[in-house]
Amino acid sequence: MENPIVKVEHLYHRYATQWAIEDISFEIDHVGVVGLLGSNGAGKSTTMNIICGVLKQTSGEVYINGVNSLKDPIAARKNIGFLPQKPPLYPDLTVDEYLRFCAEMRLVDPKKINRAVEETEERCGISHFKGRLLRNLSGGYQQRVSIAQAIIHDPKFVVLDEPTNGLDPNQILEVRHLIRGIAEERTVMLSTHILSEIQATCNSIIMIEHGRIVFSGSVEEFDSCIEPSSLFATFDFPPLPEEVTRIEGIRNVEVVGAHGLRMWYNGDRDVVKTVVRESVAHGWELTEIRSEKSSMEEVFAKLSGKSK
Ligand SMILES: Nc1ncnc2c1ncn2[C@@H]1O[C@H](COP(=O)(O)OP(=O)(O)OP(=O)(O)O)[C@@H](O)[C@H]1O
Repeated sequence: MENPIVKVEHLYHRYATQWAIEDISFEIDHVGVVGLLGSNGAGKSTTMNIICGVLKQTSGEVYINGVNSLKDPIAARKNIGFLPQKPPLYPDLTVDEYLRFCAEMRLVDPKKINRAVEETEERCGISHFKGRLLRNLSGGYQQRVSIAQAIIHDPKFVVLDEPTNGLDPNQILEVRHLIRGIAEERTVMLSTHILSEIQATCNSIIMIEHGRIVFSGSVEEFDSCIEPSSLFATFDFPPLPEEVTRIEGIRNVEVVGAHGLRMWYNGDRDVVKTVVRESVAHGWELTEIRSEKSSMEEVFAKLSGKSK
């Protein structure tokens, strides 16, 4: 059987006095974008820094394409590209000089460096700026160069720590497009605390809170991982809110417009049937009824333990 692209086993890390991550384990064996989601201080950067070999874990193992990153760091790093939270750019180098330097650092075969630089510039849409000093590029183009350095050695696994941080809305769209392109043939893990970023870019999510994994699955599973607890219904002759709260299981009601009611219920899946029955019995003339899915924000709040 083929090795997973990345396998993390029981990872723990302790800074001076405090555990930053505890018992993080996951495995990724497919191409596409995996979002590492979590509030500020949840442990995302710590996890990424360890995976990429720039921070040594207190305990636990990381395997990149089957290679243990502590036992054989050079072989493991051949398959990792990393964009840390603060991109490692040298403002006095041109794009070409910088990428050539990165290719050398990444041990790209000297005979293949020209080609690697050219192809990466093409991939990241920066060929027309190859002779320009990094200091003279806009934030969006600097970020493209930062992503270019992460893929110059054609790694299987690319880790991007908050890649759209500090960019304007147009630059964000361009960088997301670039990331999706890169992830067509490799696995990209990006960290963010921005939910729209996850929806726009990712295929799956690993969510960390207080240093522990609280969710791992597809974006669709994340969306529906909390049971709906409200119903929305419209009636030709809507009942008064107090008539609805008398229905067993309904704990709260909100009037929406002239004909709509939103009803919160207590975990009773049969509540829809009960509302339909009551409507028929009282002549409210029900015209629509549906359970409401929790929004991504609600799921995030719930999983990060901030839900009331
Ligand atoms: N060098 C350090 N020394 C001590 N504590 C640290 C250090 N770096 C991070 N921490 C703490 O470890 C915890 C996890 O931090 P980390 O930077 O991994 O979180 P994060 O999810 O990446 O947050 P953010 O989104 O704000 O970057 C936080 O409580 C943070 O304050």
